[in-house]
Amino acid sequence: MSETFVSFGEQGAQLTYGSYLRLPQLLDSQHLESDPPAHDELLFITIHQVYELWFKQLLHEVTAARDALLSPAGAGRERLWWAQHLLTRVHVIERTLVQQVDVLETMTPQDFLEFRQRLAPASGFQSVQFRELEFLSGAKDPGYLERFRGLSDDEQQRLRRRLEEPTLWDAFVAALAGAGLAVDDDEQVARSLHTVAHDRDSHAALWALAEALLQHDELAASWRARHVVMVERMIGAKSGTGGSSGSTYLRSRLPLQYYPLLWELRSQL
Ligand code: HEM
Ligand SMILES: N[C@@H](CC(=O)c1ccccc1NC=O)C(=O)O
Repeated sequence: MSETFVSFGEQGAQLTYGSYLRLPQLLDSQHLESDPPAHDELLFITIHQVYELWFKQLLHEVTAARDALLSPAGAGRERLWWAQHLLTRVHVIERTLVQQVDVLETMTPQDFLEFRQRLAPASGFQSVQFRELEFLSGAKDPGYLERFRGLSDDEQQRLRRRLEEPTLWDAFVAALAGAGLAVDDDEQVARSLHTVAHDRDSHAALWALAEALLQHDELAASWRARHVVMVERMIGAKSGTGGSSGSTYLRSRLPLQYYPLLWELRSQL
């Protein structure tokens, strides 16, 4: 072994790769419901766990982007730049989430049916982090709080807090106001967006942020579209394990827009 190799990381507490990353817990967290074990259920669990880890990371980044936009001008870091930087990372993760559907689609519907009935009434519908992301991004819908069954107190509280706190959109509007633009109602915000779009030299950072928000919205829509096509490939028109109509429900969510004013702006340019 070379000298540099042995001397590095040998001091202090014996941190190892496995202990740092909590691999014993992580790798002992895949428990199949099927018995005898269905071959593809491990893939199904792994994919969902990877999604939830990325959702956690997205919540971390979007929260920080929002907070940067809400912090007072001149408070340390360049706020608009930092928010934009984090949103660029958010986009890359979101593209990964869309592409990852390909891995699950290597499962055939017959192989999914080997363990599907064991999953009810669980469903992706109950993903708290997914809903937190929607709320935090700007699409608050308190109706989901009632439609959720079996949430723990902690999960309920997390969702409630997301409904109360400012969204990424609120923070963007605050940044418009910070630049002296009028934001008293949607009409004024729309006019201010028009001003930004037509004077990109004066409002470069705000325009870049507006585009970053739109990109985030578009990528969320891509995920919903990709998910529903996969669902139709797997279960056709069957109803969902979560109790919804299945693909009919999922298709009804496709038109969701986080930032309708940014989309409407396109018609006014
Ligand atoms: C075989 C693969 C999958 C099938 C057949 C499937 C099916 C469905 C169905 C039918 C619903 C509607 C709710 C219900 O169950 O009644 C749903 C919702 C949902 N699924 Fe999946 N899903 C699959 C994979 C995934 C994966 C990998 C994720 C990643 C986390 C995911 C996340 C979600 C989310 C977040 C919702 C709620 C969507 C909303 O309310 O807009 N699903 N899924
Ligand atoms: N809702 C799916 C089952 C499913 O995909 C699922 C089940 C439990 C936990 C997460 C899931 N993923 C997305 O809905 C179905 O109806 O087949």
